[in-house]
Parts: sequence; C-alpha cells; structure tokens
Amino acid sequence: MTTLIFDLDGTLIDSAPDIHAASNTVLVEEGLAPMTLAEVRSFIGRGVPHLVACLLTAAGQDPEGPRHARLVARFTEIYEDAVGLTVPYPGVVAALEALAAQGHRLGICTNKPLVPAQAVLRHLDLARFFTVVKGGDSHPLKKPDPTPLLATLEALGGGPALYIGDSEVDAECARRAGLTFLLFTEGYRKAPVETLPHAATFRDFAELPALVARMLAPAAG
Ligand SMILES: O=C(O)COP(=O)(O)O
Ligand SMILES: [Mg+2]
Repeated sequence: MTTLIFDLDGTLIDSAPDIHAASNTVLVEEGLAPMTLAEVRSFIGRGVPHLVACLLTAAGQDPEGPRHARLVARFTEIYEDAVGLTVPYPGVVAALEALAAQGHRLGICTNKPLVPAQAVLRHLDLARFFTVVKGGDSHPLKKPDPTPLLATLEALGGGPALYIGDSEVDAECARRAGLTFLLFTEGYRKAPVETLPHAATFRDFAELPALVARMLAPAAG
C-alpha cells in the first residue's frame, strides 16, 4: 500500500471543453474574439490567473492590466459548476477502483480552484475515491511550487508516494517535492516527453495499476 496523488485537468479528466467554453464567455463579454479549443487547452495547467493572463496576451491585451482581476473574478463565477462537457479519460474509473481495492490511499493535487475541482469530481462520481483534494487556491503558492503537493501528502498520512500528472508543471513539482513522477502522455503537456523529469510514462489508464505495482516492487537483483 502506498499513497498515490493525482493531478486533475488533463490527467483524470478532459476538462478543456468546459474551460474553453467559460473562457470564450468571458472574452465575448469583454468584446474580445473567442479562441479555439487547442489555443485555450495550451493555457491550462498553472491555475486561473495564469489562464486569464494567457487569454489577454493572445487577445493582444495587457495581461497585467485592470482587466485581469475582472476576468479572473468572472471566469471563476462562470466556471464554478461548469461540468457538462467534462469527461474522465477512458479507463480512469476502472483504474481508480483497482488501485483503491489494492488499499492505496488516493488524493488530488490540482491547480484548478477547489470549488470547481470538487464540483466536477462529484458530478463524475469520482469524489468517492479521494480522501484529500487540494486546489490551486488551497495554498498561497501553486504547483510547480512543491508546497501544495507536500501538503497533500501530509494530509494523506505521509509515507512513500507517487505523483501522477500530465504536464511540465506536475513533473517539476514532483521533482521539487522529491516524489516519484508518473507521466500520463495524453493530457495537456506541450513539451516533448523526454524533456520532463519522470520515472515512467503511460498512455492508457488500463496500464496504470500494473505500472504502480512495478514502481513499488523492490528492485530486482
Ligand atoms: O486548472 C489548471 O490550470 C490546471 O489544473 P491541473 O493542475 O489539474 O492540471
Ligand atoms: Mg494537468
């Protein structure tokens, strides 16, 4: 048994369509042009203030101007329970069931704010798997700072742990926290796999229970 901590957006769930829709609502309300799903997806991973700064920059606006705080507030309001377009990646539920049945303690450390993170976990019936969920606003610093990941681990009781995520931010956070990192390759990562520090990769959640078992097995020989 060990502690397994998961990232959320781009790892357990494909939430980009809801984040895209909320982004375009705030852009259009501001008189700015809507953006494509691919563009908005590339802005996900460092929390809402960063996402909004990217939206403003891409729209040719000052990312630090007075609009920033207004758009963060409006995005937060719209996105609080925007769950209708979000789905778990294939195989996620079965993998979590298998890992929970093996007695692993499961938690989440995401840069998504806590309220929408909990809303989407409830909506997709995933909340039952996780005893601890930390959001991007649960601590003063966000990933890649190691503080939220270490706080998640501590809340889960400490001990040996793996962090499972999809992005540069997660890889860097795990490295700084001293946790073994497993990279899900089908999420929102922008850099090539080989440029991210990681212990192993997987592209299908059906592979994860066996991969976790391999990572925890005492080294052969
Ligand atoms: O909401 C974000 O920007 C990222 O969320 P994640 O940390 O779950 O990938
Ligand atoms: Mg992610």
